[in-house]
Amino acid sequence: MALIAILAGDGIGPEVTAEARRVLDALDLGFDFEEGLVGGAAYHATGHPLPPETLALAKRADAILFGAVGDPSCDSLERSLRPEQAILGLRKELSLFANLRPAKLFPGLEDASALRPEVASAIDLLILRELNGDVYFGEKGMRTTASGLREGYDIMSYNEAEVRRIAIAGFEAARRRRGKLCSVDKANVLETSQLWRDVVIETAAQYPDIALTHMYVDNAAMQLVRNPGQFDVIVTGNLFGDILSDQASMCVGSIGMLASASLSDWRSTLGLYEPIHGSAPDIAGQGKANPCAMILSVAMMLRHSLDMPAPADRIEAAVSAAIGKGVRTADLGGTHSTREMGDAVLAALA
Ligand SMILES: NC(=O)C1=CN([C@@H]2O[C@H](COP(=O)(O)OP(=O)(O)OC[C@H]3O[C@@H](n4cnc5c(N)ncnc54)[C@H](O)[C@@H]3O)[C@@H](O)[C@H]2O)C=CC1
Ligand SMILES: CC(C)CC(=O)C(=O)O
Ligand SMILES: [Mg+2]
Repeated sequence: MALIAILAGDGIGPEVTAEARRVLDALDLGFDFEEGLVGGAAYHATGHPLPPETLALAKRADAILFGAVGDPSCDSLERSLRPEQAILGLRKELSLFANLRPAKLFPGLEDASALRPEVASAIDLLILRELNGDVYFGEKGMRTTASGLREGYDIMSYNEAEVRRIAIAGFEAARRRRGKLCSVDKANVLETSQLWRDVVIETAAQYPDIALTHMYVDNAAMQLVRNPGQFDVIVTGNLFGDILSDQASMCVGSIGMLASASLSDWRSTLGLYEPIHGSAPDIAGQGKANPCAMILSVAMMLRHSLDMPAPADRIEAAVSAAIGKGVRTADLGGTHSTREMGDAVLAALA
């Protein structure tokens, strides 16, 4: 029987995870579930945001459902103890380097998009974000300059093996979609990006069927709102992918709609599934959070880790039906609560 690790975390993490769990319970697919402490909740209970028991649970699970971490009361802790280190640690420890963040407009959400309806409705893209390298994992610190000024630094780097494996994942993803791959970098300024671009071009030799283009990240941010329909798969680094995917979420209505899968290989079955948003402390505990991103993450989990495409399709259809009926949390311009949105998805599943 497959084991699902449930790591709900902080803020709205437990609220949206509860709705995802209700969907899984309704589907009754015969999984074992085990919950683990993570993030600020784990720090407050155990003194560490990623306790060894949680890491061990994640390693022995078949898939991990992750809510969100982040707790303002932890913001002045030394960095290694902050909640965010838990998700960074899980991604690194499990070698989850390929982060799939699909963005597509659900019919009915045209008005929620920050873009004009005819621009928004053309969106069907996948941001493939590298997750194990870049400036997030480089040497960092605070030092004092010769003139006595405080200086913070974070080293940005990628080696060619790291770029090659995410490039391969990008080409493979494009092959399974519409055959277009856009590699986003800042090669006009950064050596890290120059290597990225060189290795993506080298890798392209094995994928003559894929139409490869390159775009600087500043232009990509602009093109995402000017003409997002031009994109199929975007492959990019950790930092650029983090930023561009939050932006893409508003192009399709809300950050509360975007799910993600973090995989260790494009063929691997182990995965961590989480909404792209964080713990949203500004709305936590108020029943306002949109649970759709978390529920759609369950669908990604069933498809990628558990080889269950049929219930995955059912979940996506149920979310679409709930949206189609006009059920909307506040981020989508409505007044329904987290629970009511979950209820609507459950009703559409039945
Ligand atoms: N993977 C993770 O666990 C992530 C954790 N974080 C952490 O979360 C904390 C808050 O970070 P923020 O920058 O505020 O990003 P955030 O994604 O938590 O929130 C940004 C804005 O979007 C809204 N929002 C987010 N998810 C929503 C949902 N499901 N429904 C309705 N509205 C939603 C929030 O209310 C807020 O106004 C920080 O501690 C940050 O480090 C941020 C991003 C990812
Ligand atoms: C909390 C950060 C480490 C990551 C983030 O913003 C994200 O994964 O989207
Ligand atoms: Mg982010």
